[in-house]
Amino acid sequence: MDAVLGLEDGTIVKGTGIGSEGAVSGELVFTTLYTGYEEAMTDPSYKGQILMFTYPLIGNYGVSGENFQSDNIQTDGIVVREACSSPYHYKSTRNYNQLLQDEGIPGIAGVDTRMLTIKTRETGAMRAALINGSDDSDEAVNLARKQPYISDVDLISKVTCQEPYHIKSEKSVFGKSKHAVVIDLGLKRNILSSLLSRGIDVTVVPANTSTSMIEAYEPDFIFLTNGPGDPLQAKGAISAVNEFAGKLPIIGICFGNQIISLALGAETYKLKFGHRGANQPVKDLETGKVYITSQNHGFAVDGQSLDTTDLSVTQINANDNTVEGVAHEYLDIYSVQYHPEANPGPWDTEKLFFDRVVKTIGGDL
Ligand SMILES: NC(=O)CC[C@H](N)C(=O)O
Repeated sequence: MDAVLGLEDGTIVKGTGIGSEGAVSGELVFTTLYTGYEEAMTDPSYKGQILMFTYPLIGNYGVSGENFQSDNIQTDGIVVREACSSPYHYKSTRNYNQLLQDEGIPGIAGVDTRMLTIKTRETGAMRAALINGSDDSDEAVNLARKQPYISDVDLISKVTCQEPYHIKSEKSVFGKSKHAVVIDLGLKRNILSSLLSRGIDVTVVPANTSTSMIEAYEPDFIFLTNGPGDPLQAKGAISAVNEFAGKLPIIGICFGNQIISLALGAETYKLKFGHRGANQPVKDLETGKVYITSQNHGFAVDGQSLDTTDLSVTQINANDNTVEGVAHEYLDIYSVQYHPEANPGPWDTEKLFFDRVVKTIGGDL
């Protein structure tokens, strides 16, 4: 089947359609992951985006469903060089194309992803439209240009849970049980697994839960998850941080890092094309150690704007020196921009980050 991808600058790429028929539009972003496509595509932080894989063969170990980070594929569309149709893995139950079809996600294959990646790096991430089942390039470019900018869209309401839910940890690490209220801005499952495996019970609440409701759960700390779009859209979570700063520890990952920074007076900005992949080097400023991290973000905290706040930079990206972590000078408030929960990507920082959470709330390791 014919498929076409159009970008807002007029670029047109034709290819072979994969997945479901239809038209989608969103911001075209690229990830450099070699593996972990199942985890990446089900990460709700990708809502509003068309995800392009720079690695030329995607789907070669099939799809097991075991690695989903949420219930469904969250990316609006998919761009690949080659989608493997005969995967091999003992856990695989379907191939990549079937996954996209089952989930109603259009994709395009046979694309020169190198050219599109270079263009994205030079121009910055662009609005794009993908039509599977047509080669109408004018229509694709028009749709791309009609698409709102990602900063102008409320994506959180599309991915946050509808109702609060509670999960009790099966592990007993603390003398008495410890409890996190996790503000769900589009959480990845592995964040919950990392907390639960350390004896921490979780109550996951929708993004706009009032601070009095959160208080009523009597949490030991507040946790802010990853999530899609511009952190300035996360008004409810920003006011929750303001409310609880000084009362409870506040810990965050990725979107959470940006929200904590905004709430405490810093600024965020849009990166030209973002950091997405499983081998982003992060340098810890205290120890000088460099960790290889999993990342997926298009916005960043403005390091200079932290000067006027009580937060300071704890870690930076070794590629471009952008802020990768912040901590409060005297309160238990800290966060990282990368994904210590991994899935996809390396586990190098999982223990480091989540063991620190345990210590923060008085646990013994
Ligand atoms: N993974 C995330 O939490 C991403 C945060 C934010 N949406 C960004 O793009 O920067």
